[in-house]
Amino acid sequence: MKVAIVGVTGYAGMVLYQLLKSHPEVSQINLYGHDQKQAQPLYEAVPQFGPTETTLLLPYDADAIMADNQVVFFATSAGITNALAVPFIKAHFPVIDLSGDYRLKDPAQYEKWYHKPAADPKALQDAHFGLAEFENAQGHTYIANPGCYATATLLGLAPLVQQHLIVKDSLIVDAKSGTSGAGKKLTTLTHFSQTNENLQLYGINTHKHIPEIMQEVQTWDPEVPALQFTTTLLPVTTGLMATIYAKAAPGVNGAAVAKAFNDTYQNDFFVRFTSEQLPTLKQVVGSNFTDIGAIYNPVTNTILVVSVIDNVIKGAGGQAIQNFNQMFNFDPLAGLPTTVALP
Ligand SMILES: NC(=O)C1=CN([C@@H]2O[C@H](COP(=O)(O)OP(=O)(O)OC[C@H]3O[C@@H](n4cnc5c(N)ncnc54)[C@H](OP(=O)(O)O)[C@@H]3O)[C@@H](O)[C@H]2O)C=CC1
Ligand SMILES: CC(=O)N[C@@H](CCC(=O)OP(=O)(O)O)C(=O)O
Repeated sequence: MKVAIVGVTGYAGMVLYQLLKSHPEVSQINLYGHDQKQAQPLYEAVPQFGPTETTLLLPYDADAIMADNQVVFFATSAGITNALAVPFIKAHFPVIDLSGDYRLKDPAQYEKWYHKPAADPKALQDAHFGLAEFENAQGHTYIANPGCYATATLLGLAPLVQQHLIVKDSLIVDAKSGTSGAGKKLTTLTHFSQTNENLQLYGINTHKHIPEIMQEVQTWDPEVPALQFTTTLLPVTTGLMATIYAKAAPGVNGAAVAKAFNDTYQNDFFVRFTSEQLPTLKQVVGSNFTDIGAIYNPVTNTILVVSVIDNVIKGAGGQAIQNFNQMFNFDPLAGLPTTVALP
């Protein structure tokens, strides 16, 4: 299968390209850049791929993408696909969009949280939210790949919310990400001197993943009213941890929590429940795994859940490939890394 990537020069796009190169069903990857007036050796644009990389970065051309490929992945910044994807939607051409432009069903919500014009309301309704362990992309042509914080948080929340184990207005999420989550663009927050040997909270009560998480949570339990969600920048490049706190519903104990996680994820290869052995970033970074630990504290009647992912793999390119595998009925593990970066 020939696949197209728009945005290979970005962090999510370059990782996605690297993963697709080893996908058994992918015969050719065509790369398109918006800054290119003529074909450019990929190595010049992304030196990490090395001087022997022969692939060319082609000028962006929607017609050429649809003529020469069977699916397109957009690994582009927020606010790009709300317009750029329109010809592909009109042509019902398969799209896997790693940005947030088509995740929120309500255009007013998108404009409130992203501060950008929303995509067409019908296109938003038709888009499939690709949380791979709970949704199936087969039969859909537009996949809105979830964000990294949303992925880690939703996988950590699902058993608790779906099985009504919590006090519904008690959710607190303290999520922390490495700087690669911000992409390659430099900001004062991600400047080395600011990030190194520091911890910085940002987006307090304004993070765009709040509506994304709530939208999916309320499909599981509409009575969950809100969640307190904070994000912190870690002085690491890659890795994301969502630490979740919730009051236990009456009669819930540690055994009930463990059973809920084991039952929920027993058939999901890429989600590993680690019980009371709380996971660390290094046991998932480099892989497509989500590791989740949970501990119930009877003294405070509080459930603690820790969910960790590689933000650019499971949080972006890896989950995009899970959706690709679902769309085309490929082996669910095809093209996905199962080994971590050592030491
Ligand atoms: N980083 C992460 O951990 C995660 C990122 N995402 C999402 O994935 C997307 C990419 O993120 P990330 O790789 O971190 O971001 P980067 O800023 O690193 O890369 C952005 C990419 O978009 C391209 N781009 C920018 N403007 C345009 C345009 N007008 N037309 C076409 N392409 C354009 C850039 O090209 P150029 O190099 O030419 O500027 C670059 O390839 C974002 O929507 C992000 O929110 C989702 C989950 C996790
Ligand atoms: C550290 C950092 O800046 N992280 C990014 C995560 C972006 C992401 O997950 O992508 P989407 O924009 O596609 O949701 C943030 O907090 O916005």
